[in-house]
Formats: sequence, C-alpha cells, structure tokens
Amino acid sequence: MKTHTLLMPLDMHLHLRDGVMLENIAPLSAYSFSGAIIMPNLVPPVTTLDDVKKYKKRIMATVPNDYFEPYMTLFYKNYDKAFLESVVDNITAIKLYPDGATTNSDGGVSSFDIEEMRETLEAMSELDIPLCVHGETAGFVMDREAEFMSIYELLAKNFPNLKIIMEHITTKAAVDMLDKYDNLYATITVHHLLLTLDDVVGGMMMPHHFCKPIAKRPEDLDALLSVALEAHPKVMFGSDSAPHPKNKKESCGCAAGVFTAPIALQLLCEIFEQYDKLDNLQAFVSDNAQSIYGICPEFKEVVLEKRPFEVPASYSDVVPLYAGKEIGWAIQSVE
Ligand SMILES: NC(=O)N[C@@H](CC(=O)O)C(=O)O
Ligand SMILES: [Zn+2]
Ligand SMILES: [Zn+2]
Repeated sequence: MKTHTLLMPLDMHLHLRDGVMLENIAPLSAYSFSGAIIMPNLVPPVTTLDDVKKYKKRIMATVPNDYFEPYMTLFYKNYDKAFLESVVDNITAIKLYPDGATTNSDGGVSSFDIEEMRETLEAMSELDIPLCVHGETAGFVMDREAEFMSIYELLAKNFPNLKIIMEHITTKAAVDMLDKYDNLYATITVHHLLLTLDDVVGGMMMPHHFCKPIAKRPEDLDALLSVALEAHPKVMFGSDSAPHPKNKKESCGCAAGVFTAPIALQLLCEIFEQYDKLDNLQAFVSDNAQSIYGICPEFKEVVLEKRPFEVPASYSDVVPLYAGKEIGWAIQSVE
C-alpha cells in the first residue's frame, strides 16, 4: 500500500473554541498535529495575559495524552508597548480582525489609521511578534479580499520589520502580493484548494462549504494551488478549521466556517499526490511554518496511507467537510 510520512505537521490557523466544543474538538487536532496557532476569537475575545494563560490551560486539559503545542494569540487592539513586553513570552502572534468581517470579530479594527496603529505595530516589529490578518474589506463579498490588498501594502510598507501573515488567502490577487514585499506571508486552507464559489452556491446551497473569505473563482483556485503545490517558502498550511454546531450551519442564517481539522492531512495528501507533488507537502505543512515563525515543535510522525476512507457524518455535533463521502487517503499511524 502506498504511504506517505509527515513529520511535525503544523496547523498555522485553527479555531478550537471553548467549553464543551473545545473538549470535543481539540483532541482531533492534537492527534495528528504537533501544534497549531490558536485563534483568539472567543466571546469575549482573548485580550489579556490572563486570558491567554487560562485559555492555554483549558486547551491543554483537553489533550492530556498527546504532544500538542497550542501557539497562543491575542485579539488585536491598539496595545501599548509595555503591555506587549509583558505578554511577548506567552504569545506567538497577534490576530487582527476588521470589525464585523467574520465570526466573532466584533470589537476588531474599524479604521486602518496607520498613525493610530503605529505604537502597537512598531512594538510588535521590535519584539518580533507576527501580525496575522483576516484581510477583507466591507465591500462586495467576492471583492473583499482583493480590495484589502491596498491595506496589506500600507502595513507592509510602513512596518518593514513586521511579519505580516495574510490569513486564509483565497485569491490570485493575494498570491501576487506574496513576492512584492519581503515581510508578507500567507496561510492557505485545504478547503480553498478544493472549492470554488460553484461548490458553495452553484447548485444546491452548501452550508458546510460556507466560510469567510468565501471560495472564489477557478483562476483563484489555480493560483492558490500553484503556490501551495510548490510549497512557496512564504506560504504555510493553516486549516482555518472553524467548527460550528450543526444547528448553526444547517439553519436560516448559516454561520461562516468549514470544519476540516480531522481530515486535513488526508485531503492534503490526496491533492498533492494528484498533482505528483507529495515531496513538497512536508514543507507546506511544517517546514515553511517552522522557518517563518522560528518555532521548533517536538517530534511527531504521522504516516498516511492511500486507501478509501469514509469521512464521518459528524464529530460530536459538528459536520466536517465531505461528511459521509469517501476520500482517498487515511491516517495509518501517529507516533
Ligand atoms: N473562517 C470562517 O468562516 N470563520 C472563522 C473566523 C475566520 O477565520 O474568519 C470562525 O471563527 O468561525
Ligand atoms: Zn478569518
Ligand atoms: Zn479563522
């Protein structure tokens, strides 16, 4: 049987939520990943050192037997330098949400006034704290990410020593930005390597394919595939696995978020094999992230095998991408 081994897989964009959802969901990522960047969009968001420490403890309590490093983040506010100095050892990045752009982003940034943000972003540059960004404007839904490119340029030019991660990119416009500024990087999800808008609303409306940013056009998918499959050194895997209870997805007013954590590595193997690029998958799911973030996860070896695997209908009350469908790869062992 054909197998493929991945060492220390990292998920550089993950939503674990809190409470019962956290307990149900975190073990699924901890099983197959060495670590993950944990998004701070709880209600209320993670904004203090105490919030970070307590949330990390709650995460660790759900995964007592697995080696798994939750790389913690704060929800971006215009923090002052003294505060950032006091938290730098407990966080890996800060996540910026435009106010209201996505699930649980209320209280995010409402105007990108560089002078208002300068103290925070200069301190982050000095302290080497990367800025992760949900890059969407309030424009027409298909144009929001492309319109945000001017804000990325403004940030990249004004803060050349700040590492800026364009999170979950979905457009050719974002792919084209990567090589324009040394300090711009990106994460790409697995669902954005598989879906276009047609898979969301082209036939029957598919709530489990609905997320922010919404999947775009075939040419955008091709651009994402081109940098992911080559494991462009500024690109990392970030699942943006975003669980919502089934009744919040299959409802009038569907919550944004696609749940992929337990099947992400399997799907990535399938995609990379299909394009004969399996040799580049290690860089995409771990090595690039280790270099960009300067992190050194502990050893974990995940062996995947090429065989049909039926995706469960649900994990607790969360419906994953491709629920009930057969995919081409499965996890054989984790050590
Ligand atoms: N991606 C999503 O559609 N949803 C995420 C938030 C986010 O990453 O934008 C969530 O928290 O549910
Ligand atoms: Zn987002
Ligand atoms: Zn997200």
